[in-house]
Amino acid sequence: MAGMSAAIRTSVTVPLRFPDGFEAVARVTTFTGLADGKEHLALAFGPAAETPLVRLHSECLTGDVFGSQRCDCGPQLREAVERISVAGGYLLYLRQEGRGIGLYAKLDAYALQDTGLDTYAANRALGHLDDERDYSAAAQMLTVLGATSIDLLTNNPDKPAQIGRLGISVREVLPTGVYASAANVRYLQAKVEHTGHTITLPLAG
Ligand SMILES: Nc1nc2c(ncn2[C@@H]2O[C@H](COP(=O)(O)OP(=O)(O)OP(=O)(O)O)[C@@H](O)[C@H]2O)c(=O)[nH]1
Ligand SMILES: [Zn+2]
Repeated sequence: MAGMSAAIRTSVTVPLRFPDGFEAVARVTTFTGLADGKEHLALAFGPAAETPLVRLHSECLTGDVFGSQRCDCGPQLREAVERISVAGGYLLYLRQEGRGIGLYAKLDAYALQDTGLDTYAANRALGHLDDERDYSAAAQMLTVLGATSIDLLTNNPDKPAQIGRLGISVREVLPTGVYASAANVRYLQAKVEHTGHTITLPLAG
């Protein structure tokens, strides 16, 4: 990938405890020179691994912090930390709130979804693309960390496709769990129909 070269700014250890009591130790790394100038984080967990397990986690304030049931981000984050702690690897916490459209726009999109639009139609009604995420900074971070051959934890085929084009070799794509509920099943169903997410849902209502 052409462009600025990134470097590590700081690495610091942060012990974590989740609401269910699960504990893990994160080595949190910050960077200089990231392509989009955002404050993305890399959290390393577990043993050193030749092919690290990586999760590209897109920020979701409502799901990650408040436990929103409109999406599956909170449980996916929790799952990723546990699996990476076992396998060894990195969780990249990417500041791509709302698939890159930002928090306020995501909440606008939620309001539109409450009038019947699906998650992608709501983005378009607001003048956005379906998904505005760009993984250039993620590729820079992985390169700086020496993680240029990875296993990737995702159900979204766009993530391995994009990160692969950015020079990171994806050995294996591992699916995450499916956290369907009455509140998010339409959202998850739209992902399956629209972007080919590799998840199997219980009958969508
Ligand atoms: N615009 C928009 N963003 C949403 C909506 N629901 C969740 N998000 C955002 O979508 C992102 C979460 O997507 P991911 O967890 O990476 O999910 P994914 O792209 O399906 O990929 P995997 O989870 O890796 O399979 C976060 O940035 C959320 O804020 C929505 O209805 N509209
Ligand atoms: Zn979410």
